[in-house]
Amino acid sequence: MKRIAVLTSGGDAPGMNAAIRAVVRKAIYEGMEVFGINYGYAGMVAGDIFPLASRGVGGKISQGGTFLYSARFPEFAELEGQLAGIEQLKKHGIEGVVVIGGDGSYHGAMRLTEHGFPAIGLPGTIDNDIVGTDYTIGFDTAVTTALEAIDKIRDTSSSHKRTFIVEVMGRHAGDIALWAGIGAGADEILIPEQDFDVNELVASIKNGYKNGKNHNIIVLAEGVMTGAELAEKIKAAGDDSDLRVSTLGHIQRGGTPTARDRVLASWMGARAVELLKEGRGGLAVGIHNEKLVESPILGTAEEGALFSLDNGKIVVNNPHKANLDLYKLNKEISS
Ligand SMILES: Nc1ncnc2c1ncn2[C@@H]1O[C@H](COP(=O)(O)OP(=O)(O)O)[C@@H](O)[C@H]1O
Ligand SMILES: O=P(O)(O)OC[C@H]1O[C@](O)(COP(=O)(O)O)[C@@H](O)[C@@H]1O
Ligand SMILES: [Mg+2]
Repeated sequence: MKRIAVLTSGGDAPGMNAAIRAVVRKAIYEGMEVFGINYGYAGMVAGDIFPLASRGVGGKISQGGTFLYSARFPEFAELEGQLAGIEQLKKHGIEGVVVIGGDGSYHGAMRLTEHGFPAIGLPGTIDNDIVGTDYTIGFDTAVTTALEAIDKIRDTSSSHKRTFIVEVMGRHAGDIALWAGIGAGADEILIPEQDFDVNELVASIKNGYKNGKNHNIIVLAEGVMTGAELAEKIKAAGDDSDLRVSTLGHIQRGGTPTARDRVLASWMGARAVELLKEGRGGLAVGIHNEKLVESPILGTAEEGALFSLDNGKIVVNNPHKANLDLYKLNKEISS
């Protein structure tokens, strides 16, 4: 391929800029032309497409967010939107596209693949909820941000002998809660992948204080329920501690990416270009056991493909699972 494009889509994630930079620089290094697409699939359909040069990505590696902007654009789930996007790409002479985004964006990349347009998916989301990779770009930074916030909450929590519910992001996945919770020494971690009993939770809070704890930090993944809902349930189940709720929210999405996210993004960005240069599309790049891997975006589970189609409906072959060993670990070391 001689001319490729890159876009970022869905929720932004720290490290997306590093990935774009790597795509641009590697493409130029390989003698290819590279175009940026603003606002994800929305910009693809609108033809918001422009050439990128090496100097255009200078200084971007350390910046959070995405300088190509992002968007949630439900119209791309419709055939009409997908075909309009492909038409724009072809109009600009683009032969392959790098899609940096989360699980939703991967659905879009799957549709491009289905229509025969070469796309490479790079996992860009703080949620770590993508199939085909152990870690996503942005996860490490979000975990670090959440962990630092919980450390601060612990200071004030201990001073007042309070119970805190700290609600973290992750949509339907508990990965941020697990990593930030264990890293910050949380007393309890609640994740959507694991049921919990509110009476046991209240008993454990009471036990903690009885055993000399001067705070109780419950890290709650947003996919379970909101912090306010959990607070109500805990109170109704007999908790009599001084309870506060803190929802960390979008601070988890911003900020300068960690070294890990920058390196992961750079490595994956360059690999995406190598694949397109070889004329290979329809693949998602991931990291598994510290090595880069590629999975077909569309195909059967046996082929290791991320998605298959059932009467035109997208089926996720092996949905992401949070690491439940970490859940067990926290139970063992938090009392
Ligand atoms: N089923 C789908 N088919 C095609 N495109 C989709 C589909 N689901 C999501 N997308 C596209 O991907 C974008 C980002 O998805 P979203 O779930 O919001 O974020 P993320 O990619 O970060 O998970 C959507 O706004 C839409 O443009
Ligand atoms: O920014 P919004 O649109 O309020 O969405 C919030 C959601 O986006 C996230 O921050 C990131 O999710 P995506 O990467 O799938 O977009 C989730 O953790 C959260 O549930
Ligand atoms: Mg998502």
